[in-house]
Amino acid sequence: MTTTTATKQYTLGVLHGDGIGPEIVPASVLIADAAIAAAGGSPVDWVRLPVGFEAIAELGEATPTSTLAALADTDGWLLGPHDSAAYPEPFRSELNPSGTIRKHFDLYANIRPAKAYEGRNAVVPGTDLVIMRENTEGFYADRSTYRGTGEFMPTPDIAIAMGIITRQACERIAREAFELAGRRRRKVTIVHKANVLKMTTGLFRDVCREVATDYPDIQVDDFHIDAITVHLVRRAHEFDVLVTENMFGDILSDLAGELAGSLGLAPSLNTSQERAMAQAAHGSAPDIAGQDRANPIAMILSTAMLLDWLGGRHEDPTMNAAARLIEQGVTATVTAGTCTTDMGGTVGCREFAEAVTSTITQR
Ligand SMILES: NC(=O)C1=CN([C@@H]2O[C@H](COP(=O)(O)OP(=O)(O)OC[C@H]3O[C@@H](n4cnc5c(N)ncnc54)[C@H](O)[C@@H]3O)[C@@H](O)[C@H]2O)C=CC1
Ligand SMILES: CC(C)CC(=O)C(=O)O
Repeated sequence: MTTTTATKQYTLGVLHGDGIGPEIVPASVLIADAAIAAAGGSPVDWVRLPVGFEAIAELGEATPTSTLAALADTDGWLLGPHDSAAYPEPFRSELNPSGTIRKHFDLYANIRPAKAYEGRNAVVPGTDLVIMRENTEGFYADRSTYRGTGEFMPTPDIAIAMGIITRQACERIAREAFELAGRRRRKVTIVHKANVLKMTTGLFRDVCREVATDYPDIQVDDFHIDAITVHLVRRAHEFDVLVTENMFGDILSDLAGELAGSLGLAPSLNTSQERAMAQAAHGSAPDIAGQDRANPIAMILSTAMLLDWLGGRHEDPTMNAAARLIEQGVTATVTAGTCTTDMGGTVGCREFAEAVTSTITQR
């Protein structure tokens, strides 16, 4: 008698975004389909939802209320980058799609790995680290739960930005960092600027240090944000997990991606305990949009992070296996010498994605 085990049927949102988004997001969906099939999972029910320029044209909102409502009914989603700096007013002055979605779903942890591929363009070969970025407050206070305390101009000649750091937000991001380090090389580096921003980033450092006492087997150190840039450029390969507030994490993760070989290979996952959103760490790259020159690795690996997260949340090893297949497919493709021009290769986005897909399907 043949028995078949039904695997969970997932519904995942697909938001292309702007610029290179419509190139890298569909490529990631195709690769995810191939990997899930190869791992024996049920086909995903993908739900296309508008955001960015597309949504402004169709619905008059950069992040439509209908998109937010539909996302709430999914198991997770892929968000492409948005070119919000180029939106017409009033959309440019509003909170951008990433900020709106992160805030709406309280996606407080932005997990941003940077991993170099052997022999491929890395500024610091051997880099294999993760920036754990607090995603809801700090100096991007427009996203915090404390509404109306972001930036403001009391007169046309004075602009003021407020930073907010709360014990609760520091504690939950610190725990994410220490838990992750426990599954990696057991080292956490706290990044702050407590010599100048004494109360805000001082609180961040101190709460992370307090949380560290619950993880005695994990090595901890801390650096000022300016100093850590120097250490990363010289010796990124020595770091494991770096935990920091929102804006420092945003900046440091671009640096770390480029040190690993290219900003185009830097993935990220935005999570809470209940939800997860795959999103490349980079922006919409308007300078190369529509030219088939984008490196899709960041979006592909972000998608793998989402599948891995789903596997953990639903105790579904097929999704973890699919995530591993995607990672292996990307590594095999890159180490075989196939990569986009930002990594010193010659292929376009489409050809790279096809190469990864055939590596997965032909194994
Ligand atoms: N999460 C998001 O959606 C983000 C959106 N943005 C938005 O993106 C737009 C452009 O911002 P920029 O400051 O120029 O940053 P960017 O990250 O879009 O581009 C910086 C540089 O990296 C290159 N690059 C980025 N991703 C690449 C990829 N996958 N493959 C190859 N090269 C890649 C670009 O060509 C450019 O030279 C702005 O409207 C900005 O607000 C910026 C950062 C994050
Ligand atoms: C969404 C961007 C405009 C800002 C950014 O880089 C980010 O918050 O990830």
